[in-house]
Parts: sequence; structure tokens; C-alpha cells
Amino acid sequence: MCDKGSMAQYTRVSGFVGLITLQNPPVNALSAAVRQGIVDMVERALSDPIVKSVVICGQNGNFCGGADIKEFGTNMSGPPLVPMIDAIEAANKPVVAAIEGSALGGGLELALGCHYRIAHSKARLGLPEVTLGLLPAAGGTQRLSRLIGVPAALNLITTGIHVTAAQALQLGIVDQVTDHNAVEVAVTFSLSVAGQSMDARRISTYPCPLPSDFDALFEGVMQKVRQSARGAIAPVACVQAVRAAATLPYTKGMEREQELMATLFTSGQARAQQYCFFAQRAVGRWRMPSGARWETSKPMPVHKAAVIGLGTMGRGITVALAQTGLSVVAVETQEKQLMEAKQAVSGMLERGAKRHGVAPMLDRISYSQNIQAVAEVDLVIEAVFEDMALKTEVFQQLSAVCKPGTLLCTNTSALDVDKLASEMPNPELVVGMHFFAPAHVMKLLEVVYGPRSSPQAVATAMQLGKKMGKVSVAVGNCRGFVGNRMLMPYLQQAFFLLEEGATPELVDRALEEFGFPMGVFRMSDLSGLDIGWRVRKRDELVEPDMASGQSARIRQGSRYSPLGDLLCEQGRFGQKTGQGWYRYDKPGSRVARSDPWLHSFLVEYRARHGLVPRSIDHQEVLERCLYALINEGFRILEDGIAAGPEDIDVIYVFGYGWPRHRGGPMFYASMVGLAKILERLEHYQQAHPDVPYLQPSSLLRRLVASDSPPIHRWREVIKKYQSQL
Ligand SMILES: CC/C=C\CC(=O)SCCNC(=O)CCNC(=O)[C@H](O)C(C)(C)COP(=O)(O)OP(=O)(O)OC[C@H]1O[C@@H](n2cnc3c(N)ncnc32)[C@H](O)[C@@H]1OP(=O)(O)O
Repeated sequence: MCDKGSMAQYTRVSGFVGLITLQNPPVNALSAAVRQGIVDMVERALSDPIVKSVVICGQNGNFCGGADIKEFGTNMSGPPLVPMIDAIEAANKPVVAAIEGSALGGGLELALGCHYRIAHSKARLGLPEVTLGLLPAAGGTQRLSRLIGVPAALNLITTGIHVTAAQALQLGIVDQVTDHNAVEVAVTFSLSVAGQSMDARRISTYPCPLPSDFDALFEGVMQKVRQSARGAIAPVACVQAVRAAATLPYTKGMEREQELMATLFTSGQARAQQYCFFAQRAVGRWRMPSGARWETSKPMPVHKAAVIGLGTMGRGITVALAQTGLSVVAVETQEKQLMEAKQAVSGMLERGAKRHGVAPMLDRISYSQNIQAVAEVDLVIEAVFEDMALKTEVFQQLSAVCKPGTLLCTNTSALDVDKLASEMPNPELVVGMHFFAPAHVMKLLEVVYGPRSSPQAVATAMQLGKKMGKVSVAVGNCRGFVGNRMLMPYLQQAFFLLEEGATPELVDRALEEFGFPMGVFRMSDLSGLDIGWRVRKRDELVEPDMASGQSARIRQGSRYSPLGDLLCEQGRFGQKTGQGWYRYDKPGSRVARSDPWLHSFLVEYRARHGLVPRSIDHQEVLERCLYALINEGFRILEDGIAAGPEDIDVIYVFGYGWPRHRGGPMFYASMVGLAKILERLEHYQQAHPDVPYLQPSSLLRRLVASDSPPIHRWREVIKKYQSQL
């Protein structure tokens, strides 16, 4: 017996078991049609006198990826989840969830409404709603807290982590884990409990186990959550909902869960986080201005890779490559550095393996001082010092040594990938792979292509990035690529604000309250002020003799602030020297303290340059720094360096600490309103006509003139704009 065509299929198996299979590929999300199917099929199974028990599973070995996120923000139709799950729990025949693949969000909540849960050993379970700016509002906060206790429920719900089947068993989320076919095991099991009362299996009737230190626990968790949430409201609402489970009867707790969800659901934060979810997936569908794209570009097989240069970046890249299971040749020409790197890489691999309970991949790596060792690899990532002449020399050696067809990747954060490629006999095999430090931890990878890079080379780098667990974004070649290029106006505005009367503390506080983990000055101290200084010297911007006067603040016809250079001249390189924009207890310390010296220095500097300090508020800091950065984002879109706003937003959320609940800079701009951004840029440009970064981009003007379409329609305007250039 079977009802085909519905998004939940009904079959009678083993004579007496109603098997309901969710059918909504690829993740069996609970769309309106799936919910309707479940309601109908459960009713059918329960009313069929032959059926003794029911099993719910998902098609293609995947239980359920939760509510259909695409339906959020639309006029949701179809049966709601809560009464559907309540009806399953109230059933007088045993209902067993057979969990294969994932049971996430509404999928796990559906399983929690079942009387038993049997999981395949490879299944993963979780309530990730918090990552979408929501909470598990189909009874998840109320049932999970009753089932596994408040501390464990708080951990799962406020972080959104996925747990393995073994962990779920240990926590008490599932009743059984099997290496066999979970559906068959569930069918047999369901028959073994058929006819029994299910009263003791209805989680909503359980009392919530209360920890003895109840108030202290919630206070502690709330404090921690508020700190790490950086202004996101969903994690706080999750704590409040679990607290309701611990203090209220089930029905009242459910009311509270719904109330909290209603606030979250209509918040801009949920929209921003759901945008991020889809943007993260959209960047995998890359395309180049030439028309080459992900579907039609086949990656080359990579079995063996090499890393050249084992400084901080090279070591991280080696670890990340080895963790994918690839064979890696790690090359460093200096013996001492090679030995140190070997020790450091082994340590990182061992610590990582211990955390994940697996064996470290030490034997995947061979170390060498000789570049000849890379002769047989399929792909090389060069990570030597950021110097064009040095990189060119290394690339020339590589093209002489490597087998034909080897992909040559440069890990550079700013150098010209095209220029490097143009020096090679096979420029089509050269791409940039811009990793972020620490390279084995940070999720972002910018894959930089030039006009000569072959689509196959881009596809290979993108696929390798994915294997390394990175969120890879394909971008065009230009100064700073996407991320660092947008950082330039942001940093510049921060310096100008200091000249005009702000302090590093004020600027940082405004940015941290916005949601960045660190303000611009604390971040500069952490990365090292000397890095930017070196770049500015290379660009011939640093002029040490011009200590005062108007000309000291003009370079190449535009306003320039030498503040960073002056600090570096004093040897103030940030945390590593114990002094930068802040002071530190000792070199290497992490706690930034206000520095009276710096404040006096700023006072003297302004006086020397005839600058009259004025009062600057948080709003101005945000508008100046963020709108200048966003403006550059529009220029990047104009230039075709990024294919769409999602690429920029993913880069900023995953690589630059942009708060996810604000969706990335371009999404944020769309929320603020493009007309408002344009108006503020025009305002600041009038006040600072010598700052080209404040000149509104043509694309921004064009979008405003086109009635500021929603972000998903920007690409149409961009395409039209580019075709008219
Ligand atoms: C009252 C409210 C009650 C409940 C609220 C919720 O349930 S909110 C939803 C909670 N669920 C999640 O957050 C899970 C989201 N999905 C994932 O984490 C992963 O997709 C998953 C299931 C682990 C599978 O990962 P995998 O890497 O295999 O695939 P990928 O992520 O690329 O997804 C494949 C395509 O499916 C789309 N998709 C995934 N989940 C959903 C979903 N819940 N709703 C709608 N669409 C979903 C995803 O966008 C991919 O689409 P594509 O067009 O191919 O890019």
C-alpha cells in the first residue's frame, strides 16, 4: 500500500507497520507539502486497524534537515509543525523515528515527538535554529530540556552544534544506535513495543530535571551567551526559552517558546542570518566574467600537494591540507626553520586530532629543504614572504621542477596574481589562494583568478578549498582582492576620525557594539602595525621627514593620515612590542589598556597640524567607517571583481568578523537603505572633498536611481551597468 505523489510516502511493511517516508530532496525539509503529507499519513496509519506501529524516516538515507528555510518570510501555508508533532506524540500506537543522515531543527523536533528514536551510527543531530536567528519553536526547547536536562539542552540550543549519533545516545536524545539499516531496525523494534502503553514515552509529560544551582546556572549561561552573541538576540531568546521549560508547565512553556519565536521571526537579524545561510551556498556556484562557471568546469584530480615556505601561513596551510587526507610535501630551504616548522605542524595536528578523537595525520607529510621534492605533486601552494621578486623566483623554480599540468597557487593577500602568472610559461595554471591566519582554523579562502587563469584551475582550487573545510569564494584579481581592498577605506576613515578628535577606544567601542569581535585599532594591534607600514612604504606613502604642516597629510593629491607611520617609527608595532594604539602589560600580552601616552600624542599631533578636535559620536564612527567600506564593495561589484553581493558578504562574515546577524556589508546596506547610504556618503564627501573613498560609487547611484531593488535583484542592475560601460 503506498501513496505516491505526496511529499510523504506511506507504505505498509512487515505486515503491520505503517512506514512514512519524507520525500523532499535533497534534505527532506519540512515544506508545507511535506507537513501536509505527514499529517495525512499519520492519520491514515493510526486509523488503519491492521497497523500496530508507525515508523517515520526520510528518503535517500536522510531523515530531515528541518523546516524549509525558503518558506520563511513568505505567507506560510499548510499545517503548522506544533500541532502536527503533538498529534504524533499523542498517538496510541508506537511511533518510532528512524534517523539516518541528519535530523536537524524541525527534523529533530519531529523525532522528539516520536515515542522512540533509533539512529544510524553516521547520523548527526542538532537544533541549529540559533544560527538562523531563530529558536527551536516546534517544542524543541521544551522537549529537549525535559529529555536531557537543562545544562545539556542549553549547550545544544544556544550553540546550534550538531552531535554524532554516539553523542546523542550518551546524552539520551536517541534510544538506540545501529550500524545496520536504521529503518529496518526501527520497523522490527516498533513491532516489539506494539500494544504497549506509550504514556511513559511522551516527553512533553516529563518533569524538567532541575539543576540544584538553577539561578547561578542561568545567570552564568546568560552572561556567557550575551558576551559571545555580540548583539545577536537569538542566543539570548534560546536561554529564555529553556528557562521557561525549567520553570513552567509544558503548555505554558510552549506559549513562551512561541512568544519568543514571534519576536525573533520578525527581526531583521533572522532575515540576515537566513540570507547568510543561502549566500554561503551560493558562492559555491561561482562564475567568471569570461562566462566560465562551476557547472561546466571540471576540477583536476589532486592527490598530492606541496607547500613552499613554512612560516605561520605555510604551517597552517600544511596542517589544513594534511587534515583532508592528502599527501603533502612541505618545503623550507633553511634547516633550522624546517625543523621548527615540523615540530609546530606536528603539534597542531596532534592537538587537532585529540580534539576530534582521531589519529593525527603526521605520516601524510614529508619535509624537505629541496624544491626538487615537489616534482610529482599535482598542486603547489607557495607561501613565502610577501615579496613579488621572491615569489616570482620561486614560481620560476617551480615551473622548471614540477610535472606538466601542476597547478601553481600563490598564498598572497595583496600581490598582483596576473603579474606573477605573466612570468610563467603556463599562466593558465596560476591562481591565488588567499588564506586567512591561522590558516588551519579560519574558514575563509579567497580563490583569486586573473584573465589568464583557466576555469579548470579555478575549479580545482575551489574544490580543494571545500575539501579543506573552507568557505571558498572566487574573486577577480585587483589590489587587496575583495576583503583587503574594502578594508583600506575602513582603516583610512578610522585614522581620520582620530585626527578629528576621536580616540581608539571610542572608535573600537562603536565597532564592537555594532558586533565586530574587535574594533579596528585593537585588531591592528593584534595583527601588527608594521604590516601596513611595510605596504605603505612600498607604495611610497611613508615620508618620515614631513612631521608637520598641511603637506604632511596629503599624498598623491588626497588626504592621508601618517598616524600609523608615526607610531611605527616609535617601534610601537602593537601587541608584539607591548605598545601600539593601546599598551599591554608586556610584549605579547593580549589585554589592551588605554594608553595616556597615546592620548597625549594625539593631542600634540592635532595641535601640530592645526586640527581642532570635535566631539564624535558612535553614529558618525559607524557611518564613516562602514559606509566607506560598503562604497568600495559597490566599486568591486562595478569592476566585476566579485560576481555578486553574496560573495562580498560571505568574505566579510567568514574572514573579517562582520557580525552574521547583520548579514554582511552589502546586505546591511540593503537593510539601512541604499538611498540613506548614498545621502550620508554625499554628506561626508562634501565635508571631506579630498577623500576619494567617500565619493559615492556609480553603481550605488545607479541602484538608487533604479528604486533600490532588493539585494537578490542587484545582479540584474550590475549586468546592465557593466554592459553599458
Ligand atoms: C517553527 C520553526 C521550526 C523549526 C525551525 C527549523 O527547522 S529551521 C531549519 C533548521 N535546519 C537547519 O538549519 C539545517 C540547514 N541545513 C544544513 O545544515 C545542511 O544543508 C545539511 C542538512 C547538514 C546538509 O548539508 P550538505 O552539505 O549535504 O548540503 P547543503 O548544505 O549544500 O544543502 C543542500 C541544498 O539543500 C538546501 N537546504 C538545506 N537545508 C535546507 C532547509 N532546512 N530548508 C531549505 N533548503 C535547505 C541548501 O540550501 C542547498 O540548496 P542548493 O540550492 O543546492 O544550494
